[in-house]
Amino acid sequence: MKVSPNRLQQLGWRPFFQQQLSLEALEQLKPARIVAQHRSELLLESESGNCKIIPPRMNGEPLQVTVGDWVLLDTDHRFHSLLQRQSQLARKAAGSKLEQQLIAANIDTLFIVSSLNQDFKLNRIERYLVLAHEAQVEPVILLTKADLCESQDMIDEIMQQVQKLDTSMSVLALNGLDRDSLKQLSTWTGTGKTLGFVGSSGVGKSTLVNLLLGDVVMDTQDIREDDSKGRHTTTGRSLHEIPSSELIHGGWVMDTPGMRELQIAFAESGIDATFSDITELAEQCKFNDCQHRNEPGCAVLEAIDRGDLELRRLQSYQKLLREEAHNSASLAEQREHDKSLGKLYRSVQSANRKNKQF
Ligand SMILES: Nc1nc2c(ncn2[C@@H]2O[C@H](COP(=O)(O)OP(=O)(O)OP(=O)(O)O)[C@@H](O)[C@H]2O)c(=O)[nH]1
Ligand SMILES: [Zn+2]
Repeated sequence: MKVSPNRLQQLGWRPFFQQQLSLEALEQLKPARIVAQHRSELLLESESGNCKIIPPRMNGEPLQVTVGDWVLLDTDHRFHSLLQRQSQLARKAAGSKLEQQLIAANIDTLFIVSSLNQDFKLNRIERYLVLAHEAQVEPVILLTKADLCESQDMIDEIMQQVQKLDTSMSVLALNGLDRDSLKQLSTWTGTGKTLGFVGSSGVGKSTLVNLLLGDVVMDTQDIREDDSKGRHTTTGRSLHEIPSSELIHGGWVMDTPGMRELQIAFAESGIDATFSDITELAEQCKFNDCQHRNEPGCAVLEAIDRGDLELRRLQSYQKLLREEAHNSASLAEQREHDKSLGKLYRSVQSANRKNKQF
């Protein structure tokens, strides 16, 4: 007899989370998943339905939580604790802000979307691969707008180029406007599975999300809240449940607005994992600290000369390393700076007072 999954399993509950709880805790506390995040409240789903809580604080500081997180609630539906994440996506906050921003937690698959007909760039896919590897999430490449391509040869050629970035990853070409494409995505859906989408503007992310969600209107789960000027704004990210159909059996889609462009920080291991071909070659370089620019005995440059490695790939690796180092250093500095800011203010105030005395 087939046992139908319970609501917790449908929400993505699994042994990884269960084993963080003692039997006693399991009796007294209730697990709930954050399905939407807003400035002033979090929307949670649990076995017994949904509820709202105010963003939790720990030791007087706001606790960093994000959509997809699992939390424990006490019997009065109050926040008790945050469970350890199986995966977490983070980036440097957009613009010039020096902050690391949590984007989503506990995603199983990150669909990296790129369109076959416009502005196709391997470098951009590599950037998203770094994000996925750093987050410990399986990346899957979706090449959209296959229907607009001139020929199957052209599709095959691009698919091969992408596959060369990592022979073990899945690369699909599809038409987001065709319902049959759901069949291709069904490998990554199913009870409790959580999917995220990233990619540039216009590549077809929303089209695929809508395809998965069927007739469910994206807006329905969004909570509207007043911003400081009294306007209604839809804010934050949210998880949407995929309705089961003959092609798809449940799962969740993370709606991540603002995930079109990203800057990376604190992603060294993600870069290493994405460019493992280069880091493996680098072990053979004559110098331990070889920068692979013009050093003698550089195994990476030799591989390029032999035609085993593309120069484009080395340049993409070096660019991401530079960006990572720059952003991480700035963020680390900012943290130090924040700490000493109080001190600075006090010394400026005291200097001002002294100046006034003259
Ligand atoms: N022919 C064709 N058109 C597509 C396909 N996927 C998306 N489109 C169209 O491309 C346009 C952009 O698609 P969206 O889904 O809005 O792209 P997006 O990635 O969500 O864009 P942003 O919201 O700006 O990030 C829309 O007009 C879609 O109808 C596809 O596979 N084939
Ligand atoms: Zn080298």
